[in-house]
Amino acid sequence: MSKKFYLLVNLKSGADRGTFSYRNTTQILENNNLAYETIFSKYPGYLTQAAQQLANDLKLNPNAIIIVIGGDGSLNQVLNGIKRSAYPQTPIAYLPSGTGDDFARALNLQYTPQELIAKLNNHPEVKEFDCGYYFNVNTNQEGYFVNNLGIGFDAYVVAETNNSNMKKRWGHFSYGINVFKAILNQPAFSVTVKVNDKIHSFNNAYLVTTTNHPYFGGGVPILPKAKPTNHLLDTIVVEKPSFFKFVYLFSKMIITKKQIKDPHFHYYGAKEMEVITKDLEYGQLDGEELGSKNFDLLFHVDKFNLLL
Ligand SMILES: Nc1ncnc2c1ncn2[C@@H]1O[C@H](COP(=O)(O)OP(=O)(O)OP(=O)(O)O)[C@@H](O)[C@H]1O
Repeated sequence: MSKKFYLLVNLKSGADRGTFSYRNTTQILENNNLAYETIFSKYPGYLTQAAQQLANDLKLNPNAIIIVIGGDGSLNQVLNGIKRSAYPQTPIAYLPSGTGDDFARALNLQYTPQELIAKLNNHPEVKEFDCGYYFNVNTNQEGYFVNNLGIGFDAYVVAETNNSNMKKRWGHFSYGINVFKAILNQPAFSVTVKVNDKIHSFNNAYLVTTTNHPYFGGGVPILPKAKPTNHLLDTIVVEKPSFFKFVYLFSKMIITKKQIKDPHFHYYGAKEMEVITKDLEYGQLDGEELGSKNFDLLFHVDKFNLLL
């Protein structure tokens, strides 16, 4: 039986990149007489419910191929929809078309739409990757992430970037511009990390991020040694240094792309952990704002199937 492609598309991703990728993809599918159906994201969050329904309808049909066209936020929504379905092992293919595209960067996904379609049509491979799961004890919210869940500095950058029109105008650089705003405005806060039966408390944290791979904020290598295949999550706590020291450490991290070994940086790798903040702080999940909350987060590493 011939294959059918199901495109889950966010035209709002990556300024015009989402639209460009979608047009390109449909052109290739049509030129090759391949059957397809498109589901457009109608509003923020739409792709979660759409992916859940689609996975339930497709029932792991091996001839049905789901492709996400969008950025990290769209991939996150589709992953969460698939995980909520009766078939959480449903594989998803991904055509990165966002602004930051941190997940694609971490996996070094470099194919063109043409190459992706040819591979998926001729010899698709299912590969298992890690993702993170969180449950906020304070709000009963839960979900999965492909990149990271961050509180503090990175969430401030995401909130500023998403709440301005900067992504449209400046694309990838909008994250960089807001880093400087965050350096000036993000206050320190208290955080406790419980991991491997040990409790680590900090009164002067600047960010606490639980990550599946090295990058956040459109390519900032917060933990170069993190891997989305090692069945571990990593939590990084950065204590607030002086302004000049922060600029120095941040620049060093970006230039050397090496793990920062400085007393202000603390790393914890494990299969599960708990992160608790006392005060209201901004959170970000795969580059999408979680709002300002008291977080008591139970994390564990989970997995999903990527079709390549
Ligand atoms: N129909 C829509 N109208 C307005 N916004 C939408 C619509 N559909 C999705 N969105 C929102 O678009 C935003 C951007 O999505 P996405 O993350 O895919 O791209 P990006 O932000 O450009 O890329 P990245 O996350 O990799 O930086 C998300 O917050 C998503 O909820």
